[in-house]
Formats: sequence, structure tokens, C-alpha cells
Amino acid sequence: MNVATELSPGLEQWILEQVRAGHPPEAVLGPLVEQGWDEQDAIDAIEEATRRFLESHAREHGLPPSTRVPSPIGLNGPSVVDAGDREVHLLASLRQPRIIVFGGLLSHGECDALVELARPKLGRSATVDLETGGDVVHEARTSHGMGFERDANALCRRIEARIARLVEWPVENGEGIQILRYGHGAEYKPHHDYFDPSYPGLARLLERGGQRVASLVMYLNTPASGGATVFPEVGFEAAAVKGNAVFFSYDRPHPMTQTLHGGAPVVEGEKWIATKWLRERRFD
Ligand SMILES: O=C(O)CCC(=O)C(=O)O
Ligand SMILES: [Fe+2]
Repeated sequence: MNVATELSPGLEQWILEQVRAGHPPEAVLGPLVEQGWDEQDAIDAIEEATRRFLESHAREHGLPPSTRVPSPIGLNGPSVVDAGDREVHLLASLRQPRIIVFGGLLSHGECDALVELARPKLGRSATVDLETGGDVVHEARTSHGMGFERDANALCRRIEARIARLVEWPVENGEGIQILRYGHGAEYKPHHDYFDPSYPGLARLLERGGQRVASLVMYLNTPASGGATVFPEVGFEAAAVKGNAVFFSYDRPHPMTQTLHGGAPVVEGEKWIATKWLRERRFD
């Protein structure tokens, strides 16, 4: 790092004052660029100062420490990614929270095959009961679902390998693929996918693979209307389009990740998804 990209303590202090006062990053960037900073170096410096601040804030307030997360794909890179056996398109990307919308992750044939494999096995969707570590049926989730074990069949194996390559996270750290079907009007109210650290059953859950650190929701059909995956805190929604997928990561089990999300009600038709949750460690 040369002198022009090094943050002096005074400058770091100034950046943090601006951020704390609610000024947007552009308002901080401008003066740095005027002082002769390269724009990308200035963006990196602001991010670094903010990250350091958030870390110390987290420590002081007893928040859970942050952990490494899958972090595929930079911003403004190639529009097509080689995922091994398939080329996947990048459709949209948000820096904070980190959200990526992928196009054509699954072929239409793979979507149909997953639906047909799952259909005979669907039950009313349960969520993990954080008190006991077992499954419970939940009011917020008016869908029907089933879960495949990882490596359950050749199709799952192929898709799991593709995802691992795409998001650069080991296959072994993935849970099995979960299939959900939402009928007309069904929804999944906003929630977080990480396990709430305050629940008593947590320790047992974490023994196998640690926390969830990222989610990938793959759309297996295109509902006639509705059924987007919504992130209400940041006003972002990913449209449910057959073969596409939305990825998001969360580096600690805390709402500060801004990864509150839900499946909006299906307005017309039905909606099928396959969800893949990624863990910190091997999920064996
Ligand atoms: O249905 C959706 O779009 C979201 C699904 C979801 O949040 C989940 O499976 O955890
Ligand atoms: Fe979710």
C-alpha cells in the first residue's frame, strides 16, 4: 500500500464522523477524490474504515463475531461465469447486503426434474425448532416442502457441484437441497436464515456444520404473478424466474446483516423453489 492509499488516523476519524452523521458514501468519496485519491482506492479506504468501525462496535456491544462467508463474483466483472458444467449469467448484484441474482443456474429440464422428484414427497413446510433442534410447522410458512439429503441422487449431485463451483464454497459445507411449493396466496413471511443465537437448542444444531452463512434460492418455475423473494429492509426483490436464483450471505447471525427476506405471496399461479443453505463448516 503506498502513501496515497493509506488512511491516516485523522482521515479515518473524519470518514467515520461522516458515516455516523448519516452522510451517504458518495458524500465521503467526493472530498477524497478532490484531495487526489484514486476513486477505487478511496472506495476501498471508506469500506475498510467502516468495516473496522463495525468490528469494534460489534465487540463493544457483545454482538456475535463475524465469520468468513462465500464471496463469489466481484462487482462489474464478467457477465457470464463458468460454473463447471454450465455457464451462469449475472443479472444483478448488491454490495450491502451482499445479494447476487443469477440467470440460468438450472436448465428448465433440471427444474422440471426436481419438481417431479419432490412432488410425491411434499408435506406442510416445517422450520427447524430452535428450542429442540427438531422440525415444527410454522404459521409464517404457508408452503409445502421436502428435503433431499446432500448427494441424494445424480441430479442433486450435479447441481450441488455446480453451486459449489459457482459460489466457491465446498460441497461438504452445504445442506441438502430443500424443495418448496407455494400455492395461490401462499408466502413465507420475512425471516433470517441463520439460526438465532439466543435459542436453547442452538448448540445441538451447530454441532453439525456450524452456522448458516449463505442461502441460494433457485426458482423452479415462473409464477404468473407474485412470489418474488423480497428483502424489505433494503427494498430489493428478486423476481421468481424459472432457472434463475438469488444468492445472499450473512457474516454473523445478527439483523445487522440486513438479510431479512421472505417469499412474497403468490398472486397468480404457483411457485416452486429449491433452497440451498451453506454452512460455516462441513455438514456431514
Ligand atoms: O420463497 C422465497 O422466495 C424465499 C424462500 C426462503 O426464504 C427460504 O427458503 O429460506
Ligand atoms: Fe429464507
